[in-house]
Amino acid sequence: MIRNSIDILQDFLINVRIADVVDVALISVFLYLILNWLRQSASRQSIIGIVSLFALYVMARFSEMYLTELLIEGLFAVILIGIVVVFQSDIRRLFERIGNWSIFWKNSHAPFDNRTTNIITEAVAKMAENKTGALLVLKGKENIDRHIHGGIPLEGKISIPLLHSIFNPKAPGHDGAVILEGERIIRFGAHLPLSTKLEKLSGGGTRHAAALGLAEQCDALVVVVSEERGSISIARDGTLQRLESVNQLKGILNEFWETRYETKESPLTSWWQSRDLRTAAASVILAVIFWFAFAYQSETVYRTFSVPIEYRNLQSSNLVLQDSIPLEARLTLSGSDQAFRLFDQSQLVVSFNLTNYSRGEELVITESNVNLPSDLSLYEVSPRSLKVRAQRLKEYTIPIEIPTRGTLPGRLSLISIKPERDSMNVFAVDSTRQVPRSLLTEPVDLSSIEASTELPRNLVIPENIRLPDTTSRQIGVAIKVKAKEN
Ligand SMILES: Nc1ncnc2c1ncn2[C@@H]1O[C@H](COP(=O)(O)OP(=O)(O)OP(=O)(O)O)[C@@H](O)[C@H]1O
Repeated sequence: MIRNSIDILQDFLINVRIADVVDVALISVFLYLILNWLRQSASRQSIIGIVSLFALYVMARFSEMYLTELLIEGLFAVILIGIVVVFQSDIRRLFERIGNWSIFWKNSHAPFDNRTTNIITEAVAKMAENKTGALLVLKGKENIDRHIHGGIPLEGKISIPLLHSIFNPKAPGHDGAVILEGERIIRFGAHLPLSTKLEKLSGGGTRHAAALGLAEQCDALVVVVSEERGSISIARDGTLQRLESVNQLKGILNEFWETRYETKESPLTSWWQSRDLRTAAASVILAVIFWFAFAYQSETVYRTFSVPIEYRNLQSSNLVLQDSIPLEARLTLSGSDQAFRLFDQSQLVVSFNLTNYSRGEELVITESNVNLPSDLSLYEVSPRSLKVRAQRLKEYTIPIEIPTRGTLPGRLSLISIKPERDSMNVFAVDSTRQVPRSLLTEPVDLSSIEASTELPRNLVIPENIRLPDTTSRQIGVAIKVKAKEN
């Protein structure tokens, strides 16, 4: 039993590559982001739905419930579009957070101290007592500009009289929300997005809907004082909570500052102590499970493919292949199932460079002739060696001839038709029977000639002839005529 486990462990260590470790690390980071986001996301119900669907898929895959697996795979595109539509704003938020790295780092630009908490709690307590409606937004790590409209910008240090004067019902700016960044009031009279989840408002009206609406879309903390009831509520992470006492508000504010802003501890220590560590551990464990479930494959799998054979550099080596050369070989490859899954068979090709080919030489298919990915190897080939009948071409110089068609108009007589050069060097198989005596151009139509002229004409190249790469297939033809004397 112990021996068996040691064997399995050994097998595992041999099979694991550095790329696999990086694979697991990347997936862990990805899962960490997703889990962190899920924890704060407003759409938990739908998330539970998706996770259940995924769990069902994994279960179906491992218990070989083909129909269920097929159905979920078939609906994958539809599910994906559904997810994007349902979580549009959440996904945008996630990418924004990744973009400004706010998932990992706390906000260091907005200092705070207990004074800020005391000012807020004292001012809020007073306003609750006097039944003065108020809406205070405490910015988190995320940018909230996109969600906030209107209002009046302000650069003021928070104070109790300032808050009271803003929310004074007789003051013109009391409608709307005050936006706080650390200890600074940066805007007042601001308009927040309204929540549509009326069931979460527990009797509150638009002020409470505005608080919840913002908390659904970002990580800000919103404090609401009800004008009607004199109650204090807070909205955060997509929930609205009515508070029992001002002391409770103090605790929540302190916790909010600690999680959102930098404290004296190093970020690593506070991250280590926060519940993010649990999320990180869960991400790594999940990534390892996924890796074992989907990627790890210790068994070797063999697959056979028909692969095209390509003969390169025939031109530069002046070779022609003769009929019945092999154009396809059957290759049996070995590797893990995972490697085959990521492998694009249509790219596979056996390729021979014939630059230094000598006549009669056998071409042997080895791994060096096949563009195999590094995680697959060549196990068997059929045929292993290829007999190619090729002939080297020889250079000949042959004259150029210009055929004509029709006759010149009656008033003209022909003096000469001359190509710009008399002959051309061509390549042909070394056999006099195959080399034409002259190289023809397209015919010149004499009936369309009005005067002496020069026309470009294409050469007509027979199949068994090859022009050197640098030679143009077009040449100029000079036609000289003169008017007939009456
Ligand atoms: N979108 C919004 N953004 C910011 N403030 C808003 C928004 N909508 C309404 N308010 C504020 O809420 C006030 C109206 O509150 P309303 O009585 O309708 O809601 P409520 O939740 O019942 O509040 P209260 O308990 O204080 O009466 C407005 O005068 C305005 O100050």
